[in-house]
Amino acid sequence: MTRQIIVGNWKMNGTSRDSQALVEALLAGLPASLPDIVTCPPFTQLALLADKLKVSPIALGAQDCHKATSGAHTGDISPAMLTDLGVSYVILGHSERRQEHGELDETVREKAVAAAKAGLTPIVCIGETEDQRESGEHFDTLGWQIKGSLPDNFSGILAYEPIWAIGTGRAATEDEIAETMKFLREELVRQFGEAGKTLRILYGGSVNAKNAASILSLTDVAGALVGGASLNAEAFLSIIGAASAA
Ligand SMILES: O=C[C@H](O)COP(=O)(O)O
Repeated sequence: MTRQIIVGNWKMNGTSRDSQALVEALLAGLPASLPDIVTCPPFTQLALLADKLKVSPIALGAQDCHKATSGAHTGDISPAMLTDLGVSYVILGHSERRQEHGELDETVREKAVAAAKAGLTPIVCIGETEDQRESGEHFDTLGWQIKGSLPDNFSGILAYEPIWAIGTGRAATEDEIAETMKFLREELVRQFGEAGKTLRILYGGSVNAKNAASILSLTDVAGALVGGASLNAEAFLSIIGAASAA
């Protein structure tokens, strides 16, 4: 069985003091048997945490990157800048970036290509709105997002995050997740052939200490992308514990 992967997305949270305290509490509480663990702080905390996590089982991820290696892109960060700091993963196409920064599937795909070229593992997010689910358009939406956002020869990680479940405390039900995972696997196989059978798919959206074990035990769920609960050491450690047991 492949090891699960638990990714903590801190989003726009964390001063130096908060970040150090959180990481120290995580390192002190890690169980003996571990899943893959990735923590994605804001850009401003990456250098500090790169140093603290250098010899630890927690890998470092970023929350976005630009598609170019360098150049006139005010406010942006390139994949090369991330690898230079020791970052190994990057979240791309999160719904908050799609909504707040107008990122399109094509942008996400270009970023995924650039990230992989630089040696980063892209974690590409897709997910439907509540309206799309209620009107039965969710599978069409997800299918288009897969086609548009994942580059040829994609070997990163896909994260399924129903937008209506993010930060709401209302995770998708086990049936909804199971049915969607089945659909996503079929789409990945359709798009990537044999390679699509082993691409890892994460679930994200209100994963917490209570629901993690049941979500992580579902077929094709290779781990979780955790937002709010990753800011609380106790909760994130419980999710890590659930992944070790899954
Ligand atoms: O990247 C993480 C997801 O947006 C999930 O966030 P959440 O766990 O706070 O719902």
